[in-house]
Amino acid sequence: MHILATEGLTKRFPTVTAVDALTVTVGPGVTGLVGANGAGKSTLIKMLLGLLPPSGGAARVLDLDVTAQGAEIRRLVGYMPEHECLPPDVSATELVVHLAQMSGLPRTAARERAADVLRHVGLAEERYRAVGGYSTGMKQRVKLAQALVHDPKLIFLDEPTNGLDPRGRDEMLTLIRRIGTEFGISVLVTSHLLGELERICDHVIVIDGGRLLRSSAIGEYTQATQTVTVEVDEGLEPLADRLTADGQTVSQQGRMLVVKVLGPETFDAIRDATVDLDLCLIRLEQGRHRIEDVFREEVAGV
Ligand SMILES: Nc1ncnc2c1ncn2[C@@H]1O[C@H](COP(=O)(O)OP(=O)(O)OP(=O)(O)O)[C@@H](O)[C@H]1O
Repeated sequence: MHILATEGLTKRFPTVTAVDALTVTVGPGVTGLVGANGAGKSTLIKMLLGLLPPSGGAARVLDLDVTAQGAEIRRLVGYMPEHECLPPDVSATELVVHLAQMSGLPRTAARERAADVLRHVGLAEERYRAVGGYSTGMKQRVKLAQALVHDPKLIFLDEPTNGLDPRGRDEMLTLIRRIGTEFGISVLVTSHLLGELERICDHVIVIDGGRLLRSSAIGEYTQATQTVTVEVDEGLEPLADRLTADGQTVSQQGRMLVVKVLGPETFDAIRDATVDLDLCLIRLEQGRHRIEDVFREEVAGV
């Protein structure tokens, strides 16, 4: 089942093609949309919400057409915009209640629902204070709360960790993962910080210059490139030679060997080689390539 699907989706501005013939599908769960600044992430989201008309191609969100059924899509989808857009002189409670009512909830239900979502995003007593005095982290939480208040089936989060310190970023990422798992709401989250998405996404789409570079389950980014780092007190070169002769893929990094994991036999080969060569094993550590590495390889055309 697809949550959304695009087919040759294109957005041309006078001087730049922001989204360029993008064909991609997104399933349920937490999906990351990764790309450098200017890659076309925000433009794509605005088209998916029916806020910006495509120059070409087509897209469906929750099986609704973005060109003809934008209002219906926005009823079912929550949106956390990238830029600061909160009125400074109202409280988080007033704002979120107001937006809940705009989404069609009666006043009492809107108040209850707003209190629930503000609690879920971690805003306690401060929710009665004016938003203008909030920290960036608190503002991001208000933006997230308003995206959730009308009980959407899917939310688009545009750079939700922007401007947050490491702790704030960590908390926001944990919250997003919870929304995807405990609340069962599908999430499309954008970031230019690739490492962040590794932690919370089931699937990652990478775009560059408006074009699709890659769309894969998170496991496919990492499992295919698993490595193991081996450190011995001495005898690194004989060990490398022996492992290479055994058919392993080995590279030397400083005082360590990085061996590509081909399967369980790689670990057997390392064990047998260290025993046979009478080496003292100091470290054997399984490592994964991070999404960053894969992205770099894709961009470099490797
Ligand atoms: N309304 C617009 N008019 C003209 N050009 C635009 C407009 N909106 C976006 N662009 C251009 O389209 C390209 C993609 O912008 P977009 O905001 O979608 O990228 P992004 O991946 O979201 O990056 P960022 O994280 O910096 O917002 C950029 O070159 C941008 O300057």
